[in-house]
Amino acid sequence: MKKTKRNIYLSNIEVNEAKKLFFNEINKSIKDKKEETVSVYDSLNRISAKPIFAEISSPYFNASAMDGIAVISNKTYGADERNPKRLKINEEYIYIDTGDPIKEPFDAVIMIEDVALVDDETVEIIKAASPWQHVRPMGEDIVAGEMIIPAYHKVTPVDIGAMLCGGILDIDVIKKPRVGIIPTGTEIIEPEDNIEVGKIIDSNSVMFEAMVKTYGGIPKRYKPIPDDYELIKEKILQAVKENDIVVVNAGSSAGREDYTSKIIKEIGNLIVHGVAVKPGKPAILGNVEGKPIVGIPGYPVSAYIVFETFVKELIYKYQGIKQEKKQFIKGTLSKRLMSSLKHLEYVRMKLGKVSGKLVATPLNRGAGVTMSLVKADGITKIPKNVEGIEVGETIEIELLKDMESIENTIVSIGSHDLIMDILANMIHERYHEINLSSAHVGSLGGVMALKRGEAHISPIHLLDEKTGIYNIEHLKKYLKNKNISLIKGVKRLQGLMVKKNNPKKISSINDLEREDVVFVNRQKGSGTRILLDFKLKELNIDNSKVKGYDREMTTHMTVASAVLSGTADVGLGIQSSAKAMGLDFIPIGEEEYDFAIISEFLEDEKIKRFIEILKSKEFSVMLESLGGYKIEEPGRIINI
Ligand SMILES: Nc1nc2c(c(=O)[nH]1)N[C@H]1C(S)=C(S)[C@@H](COP(=O)(O)OP(=O)(O)OC[C@H]3O[C@@H](n4cnc5c(N)ncnc54)[C@H](O)[C@@H]3O)O[C@H]1N2
Ligand code: MOO
Repeated sequence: MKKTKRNIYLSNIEVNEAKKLFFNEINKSIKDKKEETVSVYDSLNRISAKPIFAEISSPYFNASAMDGIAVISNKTYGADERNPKRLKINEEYIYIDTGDPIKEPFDAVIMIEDVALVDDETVEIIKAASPWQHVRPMGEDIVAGEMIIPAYHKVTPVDIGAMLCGGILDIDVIKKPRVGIIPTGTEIIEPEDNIEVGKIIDSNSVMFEAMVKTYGGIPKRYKPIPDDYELIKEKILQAVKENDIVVVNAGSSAGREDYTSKIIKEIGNLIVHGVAVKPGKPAILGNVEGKPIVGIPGYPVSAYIVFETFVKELIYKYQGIKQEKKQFIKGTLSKRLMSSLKHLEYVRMKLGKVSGKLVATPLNRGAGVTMSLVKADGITKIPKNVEGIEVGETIEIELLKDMESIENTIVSIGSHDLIMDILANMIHERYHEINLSSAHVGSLGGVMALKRGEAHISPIHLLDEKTGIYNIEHLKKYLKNKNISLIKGVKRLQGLMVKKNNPKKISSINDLEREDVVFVNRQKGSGTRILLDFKLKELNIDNSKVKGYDREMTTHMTVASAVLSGTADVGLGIQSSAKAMGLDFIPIGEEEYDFAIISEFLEDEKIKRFIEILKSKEFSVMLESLGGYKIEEPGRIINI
């Protein structure tokens, strides 16, 4: 068998050290000033290469500042209320409008409101005009030769106006850096191609294109290149010729076909391969023919972070501009975070303000979970050599959204249901300023979050085994000392989700014991898990007999996905999730999915809107179309 050589040992250089090595080597190629001339019309957001000096003055002539009459000031002297003065048209005054030139012998303007008409040719004034009153002198705004903007200045809309007034039509600007983007991987397809198992949609390079544009560069995205050493090498050489900066996506790690670093070593200088940052470890920094080249890991979150860390700075440096200052805020961590000692780790965070406290909940940390970036309000960095951060500790967070939208967010922590996304959309559609953010930690996890004062509401479905009553008993038990209410939500059908046409002929919970049946579970503390354990106990089934009992998912949809993809035969979940994934559904029972709330939040305007949505016709119509739900009195409040 042919032996394939892999790059097993990557370095683990800290980000700042990696930047130093990289920028030291490529600084010269970035600093060589590259300029071009553009029309002022097209200069918005461009960076001026030189200072711009006005060629003409503005106003270009002495101009009237008011509508009225132009007069010769010394002919008006002596006028007052007791001795009004009469002036003769064309000799002592002319009519003039704002912006009109003042011509000799006139040297002042009297506003029309202060002029009394005597006849067609005569006016009377009761106040003398001082020389140049109500006249905008030539050059009042801009004097010819004056600097309008300095070099290395980002052109704004008002700069454009001022340049045009100063007689400037063209401007020398820093050339936008051209950034070549090469996606690699035999499995990579264009977003519009047909998807099939094993194929990966090239989302990264389109994301890079948008990032390049945002930061002021010109992207050039090449078609995906298969994992072939020579083809990738050829494309990199072409891209180096056609661009100022080159990024190569994927093929950065230790796979058999991860060629990028080897190619850079062959045709240029490999400066760094492996950075102590997570996600993003296998990042590659190099230089080919004097042009910077960055190898970006394939996982989308890693890709985003490596691009933000290295390529953004390159694009900015190339244009001679500084990165904008990041905004940081302190928050309370709501979920324990463990981290590796080897890397600086970027954790995406959901933020919300509950009773004046900024609560930070970590989102999914997988490098492939793009949605963690979509949902993130901020990012916290766990430094290298820190093992973890405990619940309740204060952490520093880089803000990605504005504080106002975070303050207008209803923080929901608890059980998962599809209706949470629907409610989030409905409330935001109706009240654009309000957001609803949901963290899915299971019903009990939600109750604990309420107890710690970290959530406004907590969706729960907790069955009391003794009374058969949902939710109320658990709240009485766990939140004894709090003033708590329950907002009624929906009744929903729980059942077994199985593949279409039920190939394993599963019909009840009893089948979970079967040798040939693999189950997928929900996490401890989730209402669905409590329901399962209750049913197993009722039927005297030992959970060690259920294959897959220890494999835990945190949402109904991820359970449904596991069944659809075939890693499990069956999972317990709600009918709407089974329907959304095209699975068959065997009902087990109906449960009550309600919202626990600290009673004082019922006065909060956001919560009032939330209840209004629960009671709305729109919401009940939506439930109807989802299937598997019933409502009786949504939005009814029960004091506990
Ligand atoms: N044995 C080891 N395996 C891996 C290591 C390691 O150190 N040892 N590192 C892991 C880490 S960390 C990362 S990050 C990835 C980096 O992978 P590559 O850069 O080599 O990329 P691929 O393996 O080709 O792809 C990985 C993954 O990325 C997604 N992808 C790729 N291209 C695109 C694209 N254009 N658009 C969207 N998504 C893309 C896709 O999910 C691929 O499966 O390696 C680990 N492995
Ligand atoms: O470094 Mo990888 O990017 O952790 O996922």
